[in-house]
Amino acid sequence: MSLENMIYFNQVNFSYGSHQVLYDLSFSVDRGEFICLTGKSGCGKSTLLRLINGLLDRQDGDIRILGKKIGQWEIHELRRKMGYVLQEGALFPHLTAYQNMCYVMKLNKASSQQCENRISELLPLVNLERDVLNKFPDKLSGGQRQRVGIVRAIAHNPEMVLMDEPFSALDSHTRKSLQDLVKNIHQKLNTTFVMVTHDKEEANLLATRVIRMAEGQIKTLI
Ligand SMILES: Nc1ncnc2c1ncn2[C@@H]1O[C@H](COP(=O)(O)OP(=O)(O)OP(=O)(O)O)[C@@H](O)[C@H]1O
Repeated sequence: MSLENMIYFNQVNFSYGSHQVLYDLSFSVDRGEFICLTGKSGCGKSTLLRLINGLLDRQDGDIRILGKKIGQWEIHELRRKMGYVLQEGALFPHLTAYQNMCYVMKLNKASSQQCENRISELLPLVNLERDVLNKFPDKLSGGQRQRVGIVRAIAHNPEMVLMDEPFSALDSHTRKSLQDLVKNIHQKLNTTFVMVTHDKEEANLLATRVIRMAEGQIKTLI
């Protein structure tokens, strides 16, 4: 492990009140890796993701993101270096597909022209037609919503993309095509991915490294 890792955890403990969830957890992620985090329900996978993006405060141990101690990051700055894909896309319902896609780019002060160019570049990568752009999320299929969510996560060129069970609500055909799509995006953009999944096949297909968690610790690195 080195302090230059994209993500570095050293002997991290975390509890919700009196319920300890992570025990002395140490691991690191290098640039360009695709990590799949697996493990039984309740073992602490989502908690780990929330510690990476600063949504939760560690109570003990050392966490560094992009080489900088987590406590030294301005939290909004840290989050804008990341992209997120959650179950069902978790799109903003009051924004169109296009506005959702540009959301973080706008926060990063991109111009309208830069947004337009970037979205035009990414649409073919996620197999979306332009006619979805003006639709609101409730008028999109589950697969389309997740494709919009993926564009939103990568449009601002994040340092890393965090995904929490992104495909679990999709039918198997749509799930398969989105897995292929994410694999292709990882290879093309060489972005670092950390994805929580229950699905071992999915983990083996996508990951450059599978991490299995149990009882709040890392048990196996494959
Ligand atoms: N906000 C919270 N307050 C209190 N306890 C929580 C909270 N969030 C999670 N927990 C508990 O912490 C433990 C780990 O939860 P976490 O969501 O990290 O697990 P997980 O491995 O992601 O589970 P799943 O696969 O079911 O999503 C569980 O026992 C859960 O009940």
